[in-house]
Amino acid sequence: MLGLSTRRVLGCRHQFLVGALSIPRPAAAGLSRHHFPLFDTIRSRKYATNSSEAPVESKPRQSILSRLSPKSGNVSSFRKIAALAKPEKKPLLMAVGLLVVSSSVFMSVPMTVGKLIDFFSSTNPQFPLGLSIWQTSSILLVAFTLGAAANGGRAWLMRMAGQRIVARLRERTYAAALKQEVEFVEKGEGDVLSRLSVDTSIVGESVTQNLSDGLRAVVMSSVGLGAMFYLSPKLSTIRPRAYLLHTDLNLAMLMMVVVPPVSLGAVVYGRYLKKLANQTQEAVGEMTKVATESLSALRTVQAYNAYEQERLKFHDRIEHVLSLAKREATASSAFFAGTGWSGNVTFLCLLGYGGSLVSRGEISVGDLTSLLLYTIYVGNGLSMLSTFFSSIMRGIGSGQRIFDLLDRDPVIRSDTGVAISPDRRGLLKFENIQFEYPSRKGVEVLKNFELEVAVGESVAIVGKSGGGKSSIHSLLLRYYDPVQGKITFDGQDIREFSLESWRSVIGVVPQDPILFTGTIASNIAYGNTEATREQIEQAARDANCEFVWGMPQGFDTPIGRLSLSGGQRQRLAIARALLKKPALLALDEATSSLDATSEHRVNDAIDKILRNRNTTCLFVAHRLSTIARAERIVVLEDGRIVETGTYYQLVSRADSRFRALMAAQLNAAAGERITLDSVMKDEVIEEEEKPDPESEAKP
Ligand SMILES: Nc1ncnc2c1ncn2[C@@H]1O[C@H](COP(=O)(O)OP(=O)(O)OP(=O)(O)O)[C@@H](O)[C@H]1O
Repeated sequence: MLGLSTRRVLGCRHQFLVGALSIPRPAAAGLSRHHFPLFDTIRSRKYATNSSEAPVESKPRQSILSRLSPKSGNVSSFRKIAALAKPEKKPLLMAVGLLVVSSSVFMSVPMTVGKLIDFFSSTNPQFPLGLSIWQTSSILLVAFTLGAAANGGRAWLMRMAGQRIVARLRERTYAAALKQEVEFVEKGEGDVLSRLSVDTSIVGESVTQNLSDGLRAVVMSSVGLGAMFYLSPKLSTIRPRAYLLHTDLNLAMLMMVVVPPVSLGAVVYGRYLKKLANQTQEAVGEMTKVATESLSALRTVQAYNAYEQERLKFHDRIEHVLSLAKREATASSAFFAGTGWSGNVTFLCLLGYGGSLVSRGEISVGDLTSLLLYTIYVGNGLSMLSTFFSSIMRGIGSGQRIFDLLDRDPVIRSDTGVAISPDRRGLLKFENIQFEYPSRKGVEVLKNFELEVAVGESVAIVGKSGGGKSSIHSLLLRYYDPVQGKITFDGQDIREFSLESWRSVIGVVPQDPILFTGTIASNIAYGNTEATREQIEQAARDANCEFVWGMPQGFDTPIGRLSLSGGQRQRLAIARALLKKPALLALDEATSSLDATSEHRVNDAIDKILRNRNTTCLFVAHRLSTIARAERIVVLEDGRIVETGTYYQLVSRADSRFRALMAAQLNAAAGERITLDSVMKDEVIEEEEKPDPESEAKP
């Protein structure tokens, strides 16, 4: 086993070589890094300094002991990362086997070069075993070909194993993100995205590429050092043993000068790099969030000519990422310049000393060449090990971020509770609900909210904007749970039902329905993959989606997120909800005004639902024409129900809050004082008498 300090010292020698020779990157020369192990260090070092692709989470500084403790995050994260490689055991073991083959060939190169130099410089050249030059060349050629093939195989196996790990990790991370409560993901969307894309790649690289490089570094260092020791005794045949000791002592002394600062530097640098990489990853997450937000709202950005504003916002985040990259670049250049310099000096001393031995005829040129080449190899290997250390630290940082998400229990759990039968019907009851948003603690949105909705009943919730109407739907769908009180369905607390089965009995029509890239049919059948075309068409018919039949490709028409009108989107959303044959329908009426035709078609669709006595309907309504259709209206004010009754009961009371609310809305919309009675009468009558403009297209 090699002494750690010895390895580190030799590692510095290699640093110098790389710095001194200014070797170009293999990729730039169109060559694979696997053909040129010396280049590996350069590349991995560059990779290690590429902060823009690094991980998150600033953890408080830990002592080395605590870092090694089994309880520490690093160790457990490392174990989890290693566990990821388990399914890839077979290819990874094969890769290790190939690594042994390629390294054996590769490590024989210095010895061969030395022998060849001695052979060509001798007066009576003799190949071992009496082989001819052609036979020797053929053997070498076969060996190099085998080595190259093994190296290629190793690289392929490692890369593919890494990619499979990344793919699995991404799937698991994505699934974990989808199961979190909406607030967690909505607040940190960019962060989830960067965990999905960048962190998973870094972890994948850590368990495969970095591990492969690390193994290779161990082989290079240990075999190289072994070869150096093998070559050293030969020197004693030229000089007495005391001289050999003297040689070794000088070598050891040289090492001792360089080892302590370099070792310390490697540890400090590795830890600093991990901390910086974590910060960088957080900054990249912020940057992604800004970009995602503005790109998904491109229409608004363009409508308000806010390119500059958005560009500047993004610029600020980029600057932050850049400043972290600068700190990382400074640290890595200082570290590698320092180790490179000390390595160069050490190597030059060795060369000078060995050269003087050659000039005195005490060792052969071939042996010195082999010795120096092995020194380079060992240095290269040790340098790779220090890069491996910092890369692993980065992998651990990224792993922590991913495992934080994978291990996170959503506040609202999806794996508990009993399944509710889709045919179950019963009273829906909100009992003394108290609610505030977790992100806005202390601001009560609902206070002592009490409401009962009978089976098949339709209730419209009305109230001022921001009064908490949509929050009632959020609680019903269990995006959030109340702070106090409970919602029961058929006498059972809805928290006792499994989340998935509970949501499957609710049809939702949000204010601004979201369509997904796909066809009209796939959008109606969203979340309901088993629906037949007949069922989809029936749901579309019930939701007054006649426009679909008028489209050239009908239900197979491809649509994007916003490629339909507001009214069409709303009707498609109604069809989507109806397809579920829900026990409960939560409809949030669009606040944006639809044109008269669309409004009529939407209301007509809602009417059909309300007539269905099998579906309980709780809808948030704004327009009189919709509100009037409900069997009961509840008026919400300051998070409480202040009034309840049928439409006619409420409008017939001169001092009703409902009348005041509607009058205020109408006056605000019309910009003048008008009488509520006339408008309400007109609106409802108008609705009932309005001809059906799309009925001709109706199938
Ligand atoms: N995710 C959220 N986090 C924090 N506060 C929120 C969140 N969503 C809504 N709120 C706040 O809760 C209150 C009630 O909002 P809610 O959307 O339920 O009102 P609303 O009556 O449906 O309004 P509108 O009629 O305008 O749609 C508002 O003050 C709103 O700012």
